[in-house]
Amino acid sequence: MDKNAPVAEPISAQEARHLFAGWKRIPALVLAVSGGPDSVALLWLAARWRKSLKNGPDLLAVTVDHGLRAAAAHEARNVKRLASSLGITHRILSWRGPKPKTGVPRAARDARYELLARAARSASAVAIVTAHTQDDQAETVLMRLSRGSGITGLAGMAMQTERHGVGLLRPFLEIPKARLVATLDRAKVVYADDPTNHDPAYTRSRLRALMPVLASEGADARTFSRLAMRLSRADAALERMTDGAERYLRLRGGGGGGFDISLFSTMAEEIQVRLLRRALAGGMTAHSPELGQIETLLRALAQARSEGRRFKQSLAGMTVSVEKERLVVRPAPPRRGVRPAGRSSRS
Ligand SMILES: Nc1ncnc2c1ncn2[C@@H]1O[C@H](COP(=O)(O)OP(=O)(O)OP(=O)(O)O)[C@@H](O)[C@H]1O
Repeated sequence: MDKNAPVAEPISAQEARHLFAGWKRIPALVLAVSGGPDSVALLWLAARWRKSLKNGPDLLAVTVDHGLRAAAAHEARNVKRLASSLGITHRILSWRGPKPKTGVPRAARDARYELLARAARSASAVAIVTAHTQDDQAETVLMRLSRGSGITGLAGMAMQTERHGVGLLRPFLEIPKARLVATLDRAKVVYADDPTNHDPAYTRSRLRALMPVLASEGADARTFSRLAMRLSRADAALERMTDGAERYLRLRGGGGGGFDISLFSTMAEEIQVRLLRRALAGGMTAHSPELGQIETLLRALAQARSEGRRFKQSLAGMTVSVEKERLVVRPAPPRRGVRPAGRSSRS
């Protein structure tokens, strides 16, 4: 721990009122509480806030036991005890069934959101609240940076989004984790420490360990989180421009499928990438392509056109071709013996 780091201030009741202000008229919410400091602070702060109101949402705390660590069941029971002392209903849900050999964190996360969304629906809750912090946002950006993500990925996590048809709220996205820990310490509330958070077998843990070094050079969690906010703003602007470009291409396209290739080629490259990504996603047949694959395809397309050659390539279960001066994207014919793949989420 950096001895020169400023002392973290606990979250005051007034600040919590501000953070949760948008929830007042929501009938019911699910709080996702793992038992770690961030989400225990969410539980404690939300309970205190709710108690201060005459009318407000019904809060249901949910802990998912992934069945991956022996201590998890005990930690879940501790959350239940805390929730009950705070007057909040709590449910423990288990991830059953076979676990994959690789990609466990991702599979666990998918299963967790599925279970949380199901709990939300059965409680008539319109949204799930998680306790993602500014530090989580920084790690997400760093992780995506190391994977070569573009603007959309580097925009990080959104404060408000949707998963499995249920809202997902992240009120602490601009709050440093240290402030949530300070809140619990002042309130003398105990929390669990998940050892997998420090396990170097996981990419996220290894990148997390780099954060203090980066911070000493000025690239701290706040810097990464500000970058995410700025890129999220740029991403939203580019999506609006892509909407406009799509409308323009359809209007000027003279009917029929696909885009007029000459008009498409005059668009800025970033807009071409987004148009193509949308067209590929529209097929619903395969996994989403990576940004680099779309860029490579567009380069090949430009090359073929400059050389006056025909163009036809497959990507993510779709065929992209130029036919009668139109760029056409359609599902690729199934390869023999290969069943169409399910779609996975975009990174
Ligand atoms: N076992 C769990 N049960 C309930 N909620 C959980 C559980 N694990 C994580 N969460 C919720 O998700 C938040 C983020 O947790 P964590 O950073 O460990 O997950 P992640 O997998 O990195 O998140 P994300 O799914 O968005 O990438 C927690 O603050 C908490 O609100």
